[in-house]
Amino acid sequence: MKMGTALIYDEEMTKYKLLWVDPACKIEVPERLTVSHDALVRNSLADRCVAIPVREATDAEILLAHSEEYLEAVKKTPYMTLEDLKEFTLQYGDVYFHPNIYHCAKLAVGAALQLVDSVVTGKVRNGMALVRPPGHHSMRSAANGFCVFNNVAIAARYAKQKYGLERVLIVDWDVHHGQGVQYCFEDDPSVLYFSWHRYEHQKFWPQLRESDYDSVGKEKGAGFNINVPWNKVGMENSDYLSVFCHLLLPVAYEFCPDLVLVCAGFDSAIGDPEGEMCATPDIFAHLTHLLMNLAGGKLCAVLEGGYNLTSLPQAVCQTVQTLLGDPLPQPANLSGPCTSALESLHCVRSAHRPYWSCLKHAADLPTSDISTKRIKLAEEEEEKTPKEEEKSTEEKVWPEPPKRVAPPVRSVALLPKDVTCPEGCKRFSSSEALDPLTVSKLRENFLKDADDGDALTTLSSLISITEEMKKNEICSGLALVRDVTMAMMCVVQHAAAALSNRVLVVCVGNGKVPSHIAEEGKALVVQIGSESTEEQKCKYYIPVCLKKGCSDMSGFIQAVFGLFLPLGYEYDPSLVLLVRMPDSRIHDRMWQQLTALLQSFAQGHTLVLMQEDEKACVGPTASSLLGDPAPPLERLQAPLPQDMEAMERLRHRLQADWKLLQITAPESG
Ligand SMILES: CC(O)(O)NCCCCNCCCN
Ligand SMILES: [Zn+2]
Repeated sequence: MKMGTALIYDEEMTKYKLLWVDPACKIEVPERLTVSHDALVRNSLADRCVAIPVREATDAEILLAHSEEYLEAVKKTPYMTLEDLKEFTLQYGDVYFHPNIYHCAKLAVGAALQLVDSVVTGKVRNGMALVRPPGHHSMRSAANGFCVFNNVAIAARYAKQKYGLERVLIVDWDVHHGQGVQYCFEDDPSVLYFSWHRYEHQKFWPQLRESDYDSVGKEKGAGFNINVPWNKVGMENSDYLSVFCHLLLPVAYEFCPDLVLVCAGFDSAIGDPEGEMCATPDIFAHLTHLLMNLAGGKLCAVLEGGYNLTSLPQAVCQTVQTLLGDPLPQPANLSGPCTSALESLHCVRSAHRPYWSCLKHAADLPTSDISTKRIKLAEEEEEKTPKEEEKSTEEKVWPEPPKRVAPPVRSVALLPKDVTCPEGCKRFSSSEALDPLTVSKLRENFLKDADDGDALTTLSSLISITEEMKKNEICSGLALVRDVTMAMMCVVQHAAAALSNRVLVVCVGNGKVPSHIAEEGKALVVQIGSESTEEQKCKYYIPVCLKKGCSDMSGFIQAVFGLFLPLGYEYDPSLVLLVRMPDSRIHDRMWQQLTALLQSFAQGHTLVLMQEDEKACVGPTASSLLGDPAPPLERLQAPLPQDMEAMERLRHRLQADWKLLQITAPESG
């Protein structure tokens, strides 16, 4: 049954502020929380959430990540004079104290722990805590970077201790490196910490050598700390999605966490004075969605930074709306990752190659200093073609994120009469007859014998479904049909012609796919199976071959993240056709993951076609289409080398046409 999304907020956490002049801290204002919460209320998102009250963290909970000395020192701050507070603050960096900040810091930790309790016990599916002070910079015995207690680090330790969780993933999409989190878990293989951050070759705050990509974790924790340094500002949506698809997600699925915690800082969004990046607020809807099928959907987002009072609330709303299960916005202007981002991506993948089987085939980074020279070269290269003249001084402007309207019907099912319609789905019966022209075209183009009434009904129903998707009356649908290939042909033909849609067709399993439907680019067809079709591969027909076929989970997931998602984002279809070919031998869980992930595109307009004897798949498919998180895969073993090498060759061949497939900078010079 559909579980809710928790929202944890208390205005008490707005009741502290900077009491003296300090240019480094003036951006951390109470309004950050009020504008974010007000936006959730104004967009009718707050009242769709389950309001969970905050509480104060106990000493014991704070001591999960901090020393007694530090806690005792902070305990004294409520009674300090202004002068004492200033004096006390001097010992730390880029942070300020206030008589009420200790109280608020306890509430921020308590809010994170309340969120963990609600999600792990299943009271809600996922949730977000809007808190200040933030946490990811604070260390065992030091405040830092506006942070007093490390909210998310404490939450991770708390979750493991109280619920016996074995593996926790922390994704830190804040634009600053959460060094406090890194220090907490760098020797701990049960907590995988991922952070991207503005770095500029150590020139950007906090200017730490250990924030670079070669800090991979220590001792038993080697491999479980992933740093992605942004060595230039102006990173865009493509850069963020590339790092998710080609690094974070393959590793996260291999790690197979029991819980996902997000250090949800939105200073990585456009307009932020700290990040100076150019990613638009709607990208956080996609980042959230891409994490929502890990850990069975158990995702806790805790606010960190975010200082632009326009992009911050927009990004918070995009995140919460996705947690609520609403369709995703069409991703904005994906032009492919920049050279600097590709250099960073390549360096991180190489550094982590020894630790993750999904990266085994990451081309090795030359050990000598060529790498840094390569980076410098690549950046000089880039200088000549600046991303867009740096209007760093002028105000950044960006469009309001698009409205994300959930259609009245979430999912329809076209089923033989004897098959029960899954709960939550609406059985589709083609009420209005199709216009005679379409019917006659169907007859001549697709029907073997023109009098096959059933086939005609099925095909015309499929066409009606795609038309209702176009009008956003329904979001998604599934159909059991006698002949999936004919049904696929029919839908593609109609969608391309009548609806002028770009259709992404994902064929799972062997079987002849008439590639001519891909010829003119109105459809992008990707097929994954066990046979390497020597089929002439045009730009729009991409066969992926797995030696062991679709039953090979780790090979399959590599294809999904390394190929299907980047291609899908770049192609930007308005309809996704997911076709389960006969005897595909794909595991149900893998199928559900794929069904869930493909809803990243086309605002969730996914039509699933299955053979009519696959009745058993109707339930699981429907639950994914209805927005239930796909059940977790088990821990993935290594993909087959020959499969990975084949995928690398395929990626290499295609990346000229499909920029989001790139994982290394174009050979510079
Ligand atoms: C939570 C967080 O990661 O957003 N804290 C960021 C701290 C930034 C400190 N430097 C400010 C310098 C002024 N330009
Ligand atoms: Zn930050």
